[in-house]
Amino acid sequence: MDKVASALTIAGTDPSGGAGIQADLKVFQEQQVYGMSVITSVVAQNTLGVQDVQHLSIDFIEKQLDAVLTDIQPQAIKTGMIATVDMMKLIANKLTNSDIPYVIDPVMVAKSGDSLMDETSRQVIRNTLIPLATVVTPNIPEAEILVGFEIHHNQDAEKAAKVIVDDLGAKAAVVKGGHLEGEAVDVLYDGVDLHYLKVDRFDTKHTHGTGCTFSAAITAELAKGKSVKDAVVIGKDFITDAIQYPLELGNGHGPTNHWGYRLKGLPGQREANK
Ligand SMILES: Nc1ncnc2c1ncn2[C@@H]1O[C@H](COP(=O)(O)OP(=O)(O)OP(=O)(O)O)[C@@H](O)[C@H]1O
Ligand SMILES: Cc1ncc(CO)c(N)n1
Repeated sequence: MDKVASALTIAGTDPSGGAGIQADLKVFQEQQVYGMSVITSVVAQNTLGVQDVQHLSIDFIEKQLDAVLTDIQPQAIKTGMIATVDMMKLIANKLTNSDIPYVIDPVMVAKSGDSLMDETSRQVIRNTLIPLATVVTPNIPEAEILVGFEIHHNQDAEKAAKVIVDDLGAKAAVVKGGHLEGEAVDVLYDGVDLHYLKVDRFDTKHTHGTGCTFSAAITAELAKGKSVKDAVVIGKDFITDAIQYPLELGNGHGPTNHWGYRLKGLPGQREANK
């Protein structure tokens, strides 16, 4: 039997369990991928918002990275909340020349509107980390900052996905339409083709950690050796089910249901199971 697939998330924490490292590890587990984590920032947050943040020192983040990477080799890596330029430089340094698939969720602002990345870093991520990415998964406001123009409809999202790949150097980009009106359409550009991932929008306030959950599911599938397109399609199924079956927790934007797909069948096999 093949050795089990493992994945590493490098991100901030969410003690309320719906986003960040906690969400990523839950998703890896659900996808039967062995999950590992390096914490960049400890965040006091819940479904209502972010109360406070403490960044770990660069030295200590490096120790965590070395502890994992010198022992258990992940088959895919994801970064989420990387709040400072120094953190970005450290991670870029560790991942340059690596051929491990690397998913960047360029987390800048939480659903509550609280900032998770400083202003300078929002500009610097473009040149440090994005060129190393196998897939980048910005939401609309994040994509606007990366590409420098406004996104109002799907054609703008297509253009943004192409700029992220053709000009900024990522291998693929998924510009997520969660913040646009109408259907929840995400645009995937893999350097060759544009693909559209469409689902009907659920009328729900339980969307805390949707981006983390989606990108973690993509990472897990890449760790299993799936192509970018297949990993994104399965990730979209996973997040759709997680939003469709909310847990009704918390007093604000509640978490998604990380085992929602079990209520429908395995991710990627929903059609086959019908
Ligand atoms: N109400 C909804 N119904 C269906 N799909 C949704 C809904 N909201 C978001 N999505 C989907 O969830 C995924 C995550 O998108 P979104 O734009 O919400 O990420 P995000 O803003 O990065 O999330 P967060 O910052 O809270 O982690 C996308 O595939 C998007 O289309
Ligand atoms: C740590 C962390 N990463 C990402 C998000 C975005 O949902 C969040 N709220 N918290």
